[in-house]
Amino acid sequence: MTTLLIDLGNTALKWCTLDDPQPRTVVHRDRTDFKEALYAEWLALRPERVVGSAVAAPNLAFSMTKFFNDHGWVWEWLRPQAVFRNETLTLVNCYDNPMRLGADRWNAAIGAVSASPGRTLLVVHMGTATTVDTIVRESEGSYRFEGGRIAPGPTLMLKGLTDGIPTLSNEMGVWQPFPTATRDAIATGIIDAQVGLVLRALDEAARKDPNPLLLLAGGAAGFVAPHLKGAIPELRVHHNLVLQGLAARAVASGTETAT
Ligand SMILES: Nc1ncnc2c1ncn2[C@@H]1O[C@H](COP(=O)(O)OP(=O)(O)OP(=O)(O)O)[C@@H](O)[C@H]1O
Ligand SMILES: CC(C)(CO)[C@@H](O)C(=O)NCCC(=O)O
Repeated sequence: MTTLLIDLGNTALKWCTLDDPQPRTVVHRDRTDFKEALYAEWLALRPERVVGSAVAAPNLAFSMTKFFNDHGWVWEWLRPQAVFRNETLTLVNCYDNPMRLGADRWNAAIGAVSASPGRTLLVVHMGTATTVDTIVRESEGSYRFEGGRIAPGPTLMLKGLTDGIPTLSNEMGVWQPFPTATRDAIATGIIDAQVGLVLRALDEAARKDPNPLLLLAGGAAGFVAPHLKGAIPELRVHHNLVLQGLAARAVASGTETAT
């Protein structure tokens, strides 16, 4: 049986199947012309089940759900949970209201612990938004999603700056220790803001566990990673954590604790 996994993010839609985890990406923002080709690809796979995570584009999610119904595919948009449990791990969601946590952050947390077990993790997703989430390892196989930070991603920071101050040029330059041109001043400000956000969270995580591992993902990860590497030697760029989390949940269905 083919299971289709779908990560519907703010900018991009990523998908794969349970048997073939190689992800395909479609940038959906401001576009609708991709649907026909995408649906044709999915039809060719003849999935019987669809497991997704959606935080954006409700109209697109609705249209996809209708498409799944039309073809009799069983579908689930997986929401956050109070606890995820499978054969090897238990992850507790410490959000005040666990259901208010973004589905992408929760599914990525499950993907992160599945991919890098045995460690306290700082999971950083630099996409439209930057999120920095701490997952503490409590004991063998037992983890807590302790909470995290949400900030604009680099592109949104640039947009916020130039929307608010139209006289500024919206060019991104390069990082400089002492920027002497506007575009470099903006690039340096944005990169340092992203780096600072991660380092602050890492400091706090290190109070809970002295040796956290940083996992970095998202479309803007490559833009910031070189500036984090000096400060954080143990940094792994690890994309598609949401899809990995969906795979873990799809496999665990029936045994996981859905609360
Ligand atoms: N080289 C780059 N430098 C800076 N930003 C980039 C770069 N490449 C992509 N981005 C930004 O990354 C974002 C897309 O990230 P991603 O592919 O993680 O999308 P996503 O999965 O939809 O994530 P999100 O749900 O946060 O949007 C866009 O805002 C895009 O402008
Ligand atoms: C923060 C974003 C936008 C990141 O994609 C998403 O996870 C979301 O809409 N979250 C809901 C709010 C929260 O996680 O607290």
